[in-house]
Amino acid sequence: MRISEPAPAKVNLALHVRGKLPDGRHALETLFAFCVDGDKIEAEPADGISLAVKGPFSAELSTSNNLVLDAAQHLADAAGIDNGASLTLTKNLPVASGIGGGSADAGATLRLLTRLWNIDPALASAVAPRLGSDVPACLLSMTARGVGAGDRLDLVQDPSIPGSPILLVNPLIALSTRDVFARWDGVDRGALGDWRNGRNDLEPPARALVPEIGELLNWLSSRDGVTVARMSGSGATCFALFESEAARARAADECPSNWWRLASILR
Ligand SMILES: C[C@](O)(CO)[C@H](O)COP(=O)(O)OP(=O)(O)OC[C@H]1O[C@@H](n2ccc(N)nc2=O)[C@H](O)[C@@H]1O
Ligand SMILES: Nc1ncnc2c1ncn2[C@@H]1O[C@H](COP(=O)(O)OP(=O)(O)OP(=O)(O)O)[C@@H](O)[C@H]1O
Repeated sequence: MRISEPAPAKVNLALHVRGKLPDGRHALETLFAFCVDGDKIEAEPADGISLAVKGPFSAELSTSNNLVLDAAQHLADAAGIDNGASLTLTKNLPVASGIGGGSADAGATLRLLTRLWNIDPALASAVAPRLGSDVPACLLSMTARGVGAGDRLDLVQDPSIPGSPILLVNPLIALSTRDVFARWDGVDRGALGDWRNGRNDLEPPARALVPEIGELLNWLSSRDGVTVARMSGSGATCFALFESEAARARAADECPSNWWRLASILR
């Protein structure tokens, strides 16, 4: 029996950095949303836990040091079982790109193995924060407001979000989340109210490391029919939301060929 789970791309519709936490991470206020597209994880029962990676970005990932394997091992340990799984990751999202690829894969692995091993879903929720700050949000993969390190979540019902046409673009330059946070200037610019009027406070430090982000944002904001254009997470992926799928399709057609792009819809 082979079962499969989508690992939706994560978008931070707004991300405000409010200060430092006692553990050295940063205090955030962010609105997480998810695309209908992303990576995919499949699993079959097996004796040990193993991983194969395929797809357009598979060459950039190791099969031994992978968040999918960490998620599987942490879940088996939490459940106190020695069940195995033969896992396959289809890597469609660029690595280290601010759209939660590794976190989305870890969240999807937790959902998938909860089904395969028929264990209590509360175990996945308990394990998620240990795998990364974005993993609890990716485990839910539903629109949510995150505070603390981004791992304390409240679901958000905003009827304007699901179904929104979105275009993601990336200059294919990997950016380390740790390096971007380390360059944040320490200034709290205020709370997250209406996300449409919000910001991504990691954009200036990310731009200092990858100046192409400025080009992506200028290009996205000057497309017809754009309602919001912003960077996601720690970058370098930027996104634009559009009034219509037709406007989004026109922008996707015009996208420079040296950028990665994903034309999608918010869940
Ligand atoms: C930028 C975001 O993607 C926004 O959703 C997340 O905050 C990052 O989440 P993530 O990739 O799951 O990050 P983690 O794997 O937990 O942490 C990577 C590194 O980012 C920094 N980090 C992460 C989250 C946070 N609230 N403050 C931080 O300072 C820390 O240096 C940490 O060592
Ligand atoms: N399954 C995986 N997919 C992507 N990266 C992984 C995976 N497993 C481990 N990694 C490692 O995690 C690092 C961060 O990659 P990831 O794609 O999760 O970053 P990101 O999209 O910037 O995430 P975020 O938006 O949560 O900051 C990479 O450098 C990579 O080596």
